[in-house]
Amino acid sequence: MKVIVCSSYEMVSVKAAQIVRSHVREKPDSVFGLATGGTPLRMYDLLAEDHRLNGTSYQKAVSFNLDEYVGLNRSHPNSYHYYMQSHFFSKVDLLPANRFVPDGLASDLQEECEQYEKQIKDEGGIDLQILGLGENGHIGFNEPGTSFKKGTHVTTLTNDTRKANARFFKNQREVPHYAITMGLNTIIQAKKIVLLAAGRKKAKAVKRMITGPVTESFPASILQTHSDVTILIDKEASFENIKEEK
Ligand SMILES: O=P(O)(O)OC[C@H]1O[C@](O)(CO)[C@@H](O)[C@@H]1O
Repeated sequence: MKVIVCSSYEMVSVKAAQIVRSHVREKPDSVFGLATGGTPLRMYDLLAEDHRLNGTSYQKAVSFNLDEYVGLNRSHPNSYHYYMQSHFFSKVDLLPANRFVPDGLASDLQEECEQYEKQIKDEGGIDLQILGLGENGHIGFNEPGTSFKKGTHVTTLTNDTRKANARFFKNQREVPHYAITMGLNTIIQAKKIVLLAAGRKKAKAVKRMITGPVTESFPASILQTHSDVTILIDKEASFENIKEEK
């Protein structure tokens, strides 16, 4: 694992955006795994700005989002379809046919999961996976206790996650109980992984992810088993043993 402690959330975002930008410039037909949540928001802003000012193109790229709530319409402001549309898809030239987000309203959710997994394989797998980190160690919506062997599946959100995400909804009751998520086995097959975490609330999870045992009770610990993972954190999310890098 390469751990980079940045001076601020802004620098975490700048570095993440640089990695995505270099990737698509070197390999225009890159397959990206994309994350939602509060943390990557500034990275998406910077990528949109880079597209506008420097013309970095995503026309040949493909993207797969990590997850989506079950039961939210894609025009619901808290759906991840809506998030991606607002923050990234509407601002760059990634073709609509090449943007994949799980359908949380599919009549057969099991089939939707199998299909999603197959589409990722058909595109040759994910080249660069962007991840956020839940305070309880989740990546995507893979909650503690999820088998490392799982592919895309329907998951039950824990109360901790529903509480953490309630800030985006009117209240916690409105946060869906279920979501579709790429599995840990889907994520770990990505060729390169970049995880972003910022803020003091994430420090414990960051420490456990990097130094704790590899265990299904802390999903992000699986990243220790991957050969090309970069962890981008700000000072607040870091802990004493990590030396600061420029
Ligand atoms: O960046 P945030 O908002 O702290 O979220 C962390 C993680 O939690 C989720 O929002 C799911 O709860 C993920 O999408 C994200 O990676």
